This record gives sequence, C-alpha cells and structure tokens, in this order.
Amino acid sequence: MRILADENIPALPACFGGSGEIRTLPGRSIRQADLQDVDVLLVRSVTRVDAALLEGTPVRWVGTATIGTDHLDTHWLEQQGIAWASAPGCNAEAVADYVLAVLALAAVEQGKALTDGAVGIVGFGNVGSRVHRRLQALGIETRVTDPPLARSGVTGLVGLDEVLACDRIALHAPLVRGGCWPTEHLLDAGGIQALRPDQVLISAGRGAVVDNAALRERLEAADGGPWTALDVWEGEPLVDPQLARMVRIATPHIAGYSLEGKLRGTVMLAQALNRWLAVESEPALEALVPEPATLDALPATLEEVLLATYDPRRDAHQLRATLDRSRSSRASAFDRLRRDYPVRRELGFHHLSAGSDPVLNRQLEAAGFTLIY
Ligand SMILES: NC(=O)C1=CN([C@@H]2O[C@H](COP(=O)(O)OP(=O)(O)OC[C@H]3O[C@@H](n4cnc5c(N)ncnc54)[C@H](O)[C@@H]3O)[C@@H](O)[C@H]2O)C=CC1
Ligand SMILES: O=C(O)C(=O)[C@H](O)COP(=O)(O)O
Repeated sequence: MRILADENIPALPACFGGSGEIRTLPGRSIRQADLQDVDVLLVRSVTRVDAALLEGTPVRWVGTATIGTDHLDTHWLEQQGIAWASAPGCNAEAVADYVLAVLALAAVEQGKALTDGAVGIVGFGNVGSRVHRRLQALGIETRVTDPPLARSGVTGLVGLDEVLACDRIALHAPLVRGGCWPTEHLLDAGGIQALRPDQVLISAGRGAVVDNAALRERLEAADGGPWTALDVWEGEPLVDPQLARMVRIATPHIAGYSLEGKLRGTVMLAQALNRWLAVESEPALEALVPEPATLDALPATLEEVLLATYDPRRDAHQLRATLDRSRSSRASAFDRLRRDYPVRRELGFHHLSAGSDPVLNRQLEAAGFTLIY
C-alpha cells in the first residue's frame, strides 16, 4: 500500500511501517498531483481534503491525526465511498493542560487564586468535559453550554449567555458552518462588546468561533477589554498582528501539542486503518512514550507548579517576535513554530513527589498530575 502523510505526523514508521511505503510532504503543500499513486492519505488540520484534492486519485482511505474534522469534506468522502477516520480526544488532555496553565497565569496577573471565580465552558465534548472534570475536582464553580447535547437529553447545561457572564470563559466548540447549531462567530460582536475587563477569555477550539475583528475592536476600547488568550485564529496561518499584540497570550494553535497527544493521534489512526484492513496488529501508545517527566523541586502553589510545567508566555513570546514581519514571513513563521514545537509532556505524564502540604497535594492530583507518595 502507498501512503502519503503530512511530515508533521510523528511516529509514522513505528505505526504505519508495516502497512506500506510511506512518503511525506508538508501538509499545506499536498496537491492532487502528489496523490496519483497513493492509496492512503494521512493529514493534519492544515490540509483541506475534498473533491478538488482527491478527484481522479486512487486514494481510498483518509486519516486525520486530529480531533477537529472541519478540514475534511466528510459528506463528499462518504458519497465517494472513501473511508475516513479522525482521532477523537487524542489531544484533549493537552488542551485541558493549556487551559489550566492559562487560568493560572491569569489568576496570578489578576492577584487571585486559580480557584477563585466561576468558569464557563462552551462545548462539552472530549475537551470541554475534561476541562470541566478538572475544574470540578479543584472545587471551581463551572457552567457549561452545549445545545446539541442538551437536545439529546444531557441535563445540567445552561445557555450561552449564562456562560458568557462567568468570570472566566473557555471556548471548546468545533467549527460548524450551517445546520441547527452553527458555531462560526458564535462569539459575535454583541457577545464580545458585553465582555467585562475583569473577565478572562480563552479560545482554543477553532479561530472562526470568535469574530476576530470584533474582538480586536473590543480590546482597543479604553478599558482594555477582557484578559484574553487566543490559541486559534481566523485565517491561520496568517494571524491579525494587531489582535495578536493586544491579547495577553497569543499562541500558534499549539494547545493540543503535547507529545502524548500527537502520538495518540498517530496511534489512533493506525488502529483505525488496521480495523479497515481487518489486520490484527495494534500499535500502542505505551511503546512510544518516554519515561514520565518530573520537576526538580515542587513550587509552593498550584499556580506556580502549573506554570513550571508549561508556561504559555514562552509560546506567546515566540509568536509575538514574528508579528512585525511581512505577511508571507509571518505565515511561514506560524507554521514553523508549530512544526518545531518543543516536547511538552501532559500533566498526567508528570510524576511529582508529593510535598508536605496535603492541600497542595490534593490540588495537584485534581489538576491532573500523577503524585508519588
Ligand atoms: N487548539 C487546539 O490545539 C485544539 C483545538 N481543538 C478543537 O476543539 C474542538 C472541540 O474538541 P472536542 O471537545 O474534542 O470535540 P468533540 O467533538 O468531542 O466535542 C465538541 C462538542 O461541542 C459541542 N457543540 C457543537 N456545537 C455547539 C454550539 N453551537 N455551542 C456549544 N457547543 C457546541 C458538541 O455538541 C460537542 O459536545 C475540536 O473540534 C477542534 O476544532 C481540538 C484539539 C486541539
Ligand atoms: O486536533 C485538533 O483538532 C487540533 O486542533 C490539533 O491540535 C491541530 O494540530 P495540527 O493538525 O494543525 O497540527
């Protein structure tokens, strides 16, 4: 079998070496002409997979090593009888880690504790439910909106307005254009104008869920608008440099970029392809993941431990350093920061020696760390 894969998918030989011959290309440059002798296409979020790419090619199976599927024309794939798979939840823990780190930073900068104030969550899927679980375990009040789940009978959910009134808001909805519950500009000009300067806004779903122009206008107001962290942007890889300068944390779509999240994505695709081929071999994450990470010394507070593990200011600093460049140079820098992203371990793959403070120990476990007693 002939496999073409995005060069940013890790562990390809380990997971797909037994299935066939693997060739790689940068995801954004995969073209129809590259697929003339390809049976299996493996992509990430930056390759649009539709009729324009696949028509007239022998591709019969498409896998995306991502949670989001808005870059696949799944309707067309199904009409054509082309099988496809994604990796639901593969990097959801990483996004939850990112959210906790950003909440910790916002709390420190606002002179509060991470546990102070309610958090509103938009989207209660793999990501939103993990964020919710950890916040609940930390004793933080949460409100969640998810109209499709509410319609299917899930209880305890609230409306978007109630979520947008919370002290802190985390957006984890997929990008859905059309249908009963579209999410494009779900956070629209009206919702953005109503945000208060004491609020925190985190967007880590898809860029177009937030009206970026309206957000920029809000942040330009005299009160400075909410404390904002954007990981995803309208028009990636070309971000609005003004907006990126105005938000407190601007990161290049890396919330899900843990080592484990990326490897899990590849493993899940290999398992899906094997199922499709009716092959029994099961690649396992455990075989690919290195020893757990540790911290040399345990800082005194939950916020400090979270920021010692992952500090979003580093990623924001690197993106900010690209913003004065030309358009094309900024776009390629965005992709390069993602391609060359350093190893980031998930909190659950951090094994920390428990300290003498039982309250902190409990908080660290609630946040997702593994504690060794
Ligand atoms: N920044 C990053 O690095 C990453 C971003 N993502 C993005 O996050 C999105 C969510 O991921 P998962 O939770 O794993 O997806 P999921 O598919 O498990 O859950 C999405 C949830 O959003 C809900 N939803 C749909 N329309 C909604 C609306 N109008 N309002 C509120 N909720 C709505 C769905 O009912 C579902 O429960 C992905 O689709 C992807 O676009 C995912 C991973 C990494
Ligand atoms: O899984 C998703 O959905 C994401 O947003 C991924 O973090 C996107 O990563 P890339 O596929 O763009 O490398």
